[in-house]
Amino acid sequence: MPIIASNFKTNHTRKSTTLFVNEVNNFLKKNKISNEVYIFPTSTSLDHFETVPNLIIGVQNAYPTTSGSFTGEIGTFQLNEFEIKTILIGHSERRHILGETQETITKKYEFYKNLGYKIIYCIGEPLEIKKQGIEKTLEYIYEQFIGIDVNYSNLILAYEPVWAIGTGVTATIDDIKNVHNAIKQKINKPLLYGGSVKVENVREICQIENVDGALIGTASWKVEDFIEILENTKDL
Ligand SMILES: O=C(CO)COP(=O)(O)O
Repeated sequence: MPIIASNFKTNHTRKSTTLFVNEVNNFLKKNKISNEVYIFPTSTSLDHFETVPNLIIGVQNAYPTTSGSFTGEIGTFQLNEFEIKTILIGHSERRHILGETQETITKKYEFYKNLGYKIIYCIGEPLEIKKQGIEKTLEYIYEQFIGIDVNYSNLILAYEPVWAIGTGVTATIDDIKNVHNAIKQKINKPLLYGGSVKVENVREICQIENVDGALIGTASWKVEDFIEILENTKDL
C-alpha cells in the first residue's frame, strides 16, 4: 500500500486547508482506506484537525529550536500546540531557493530525530548532474546523506529529482527504477518518488519496484485531484 503525501508548498489558506483536510478525511473514512496519507500545509494553516489515524498532518519546515529569537521561523513550541510530529527536511526548494546547506539540514535532522519526529527526508539531483549520468547522480545524492542517520527508525525518504519538480517533466520509469534500486540497496527505508506526479501517472509510478509511494506538489493542490490520486492507488 503506497504512502501518498501532499506538499502544499506556498499554497492554500487556513480556511481552504481545513476544507481540504476534512474532505480527504471523509473520503478515507468512507472508503475505509488505510494507506498512510500525509498533508503538509503552510505553517500558518496548522490547526487542530480531527483525522483518522492514517491521515497525518506534517510541517514543511521548522527551525531546530523550541522557541527563541529566530525571526520568521517556528519551533516545537508552535508545533506542539497542534501536536505536529512529522516534518519534511531537505526539500530541494529549501536547499536551492532558500539556501539551506547540508550542515543546516543535518542540525535540523538531528534535532527532530532526537524528539522522535517522523522525518520525510528529501534528496535529488539538479539537471546538470543528471546529464552527467547515473554514477554522478548517485554520487550527488549520497552527499545529501552526509551527517544523516539513515538508520533512524522514523525515517521516510523521498527521491525528488530537481529537474522534475514543478516542471511537468516526470522522470522516466527507468530513471526512477535506477535511482530507487541503488538507494534501496544502501538504505532500507520507505522511499517515495516526487516530481511531476499526477493523477494520470501516480498508479504506474507507485507500481515501480522499490517505489513505496509519492510526494506530490502541484497535482495535489485541488482536493478533487488529490482524492482521485488516492482512489487510483488505494488497492496497490
Ligand atoms: O516538490 C515536490 C513535492 O515535494 C514535487 O512537486 P511537483 O509535484 O509540483 O513536481
